[in-house]
Amino acid sequence: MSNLLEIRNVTKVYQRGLLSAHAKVALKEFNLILPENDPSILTVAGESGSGKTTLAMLVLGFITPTTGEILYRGKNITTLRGAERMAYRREVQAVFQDPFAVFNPFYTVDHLLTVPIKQFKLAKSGKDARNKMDEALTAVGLRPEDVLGRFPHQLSGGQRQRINVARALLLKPKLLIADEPVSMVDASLRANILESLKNLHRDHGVTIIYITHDLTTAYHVADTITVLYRGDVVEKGDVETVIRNPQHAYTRLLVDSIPWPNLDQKWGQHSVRSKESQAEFKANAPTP
Ligand SMILES: Nc1ncnc2c1ncn2[C@@H]1O[C@H](COP(=O)(O)OP(=O)(O)OP(=O)(O)O)[C@@H](O)[C@H]1O
Repeated sequence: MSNLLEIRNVTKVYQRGLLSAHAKVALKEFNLILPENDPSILTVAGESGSGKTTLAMLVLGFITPTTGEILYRGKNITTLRGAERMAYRREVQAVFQDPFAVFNPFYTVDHLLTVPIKQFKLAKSGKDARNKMDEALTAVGLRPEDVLGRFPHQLSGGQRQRINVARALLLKPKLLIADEPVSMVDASLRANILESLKNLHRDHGVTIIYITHDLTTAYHVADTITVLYRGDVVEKGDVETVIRNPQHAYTRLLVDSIPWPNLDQKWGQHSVRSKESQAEFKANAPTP
């Protein structure tokens, strides 16, 4: 059986202006295999500018690789046509950082959910469409009667983001790209949204690429992790192993920013360790 997603040696260079001196290499020779028969949650972590969103845009087909190729179920995504392209567009969904961005302020939640149902002909009747909306909203912990009929500004940030997850779920995706889905949501609601992503994976077999700069959430959500630094993969592996025993100085720096509760640690010890990691990282960091 072919893999769900295979990224082969993908490099993305953004050209700024006509001169090659202004080229920006956002992602370098990136490789990834996500098998179809073993859905997992992969975290792609890194600081701002490390190439995370570039990776998301490439997988979604919004931009094309400068070199290398991306295969979805064995086929290069740039060559997909007709029914195959439609299936890819339905099966690969995304949830982005800003829960407001995908909402048109003049339309109710019903509209946001009805559009994909119509576009991909997901329901046989109006009643079937309503049942599917109810099912998707309930799956992300929302009560349909609380949110249907409402306008975006009448919902909390957490509700809006869960509606985005419900919208993705409606389409029964095989792959979900979640790009910083909780960074603009109140801390109190983060766990809730991350839980709905985990449920999507567990109950519906959805493979998730979870993009974040925050290793705390990565630790709670993911099975495996890939750490990006200025477009390069500096470390990857099982999330528990990488976070408990980071090998690369940059990963150690990210891990040190996780607020671990440690009852044996005296006040101030953590910051000393952090400073050591920063010094070690700066000494070894490649020049930009
Ligand atoms: N359209 C573009 N044109 C030119 N350069 C770009 C473009 N998009 C991104 N870049 C550059 O490519 C690099 C990687 O950007 P990218 O958005 O992928 O990083 P990121 O890790 O997602 O950052 P953030 O967490 O801030 O969103 C950055 O240096 C960025 O400035």
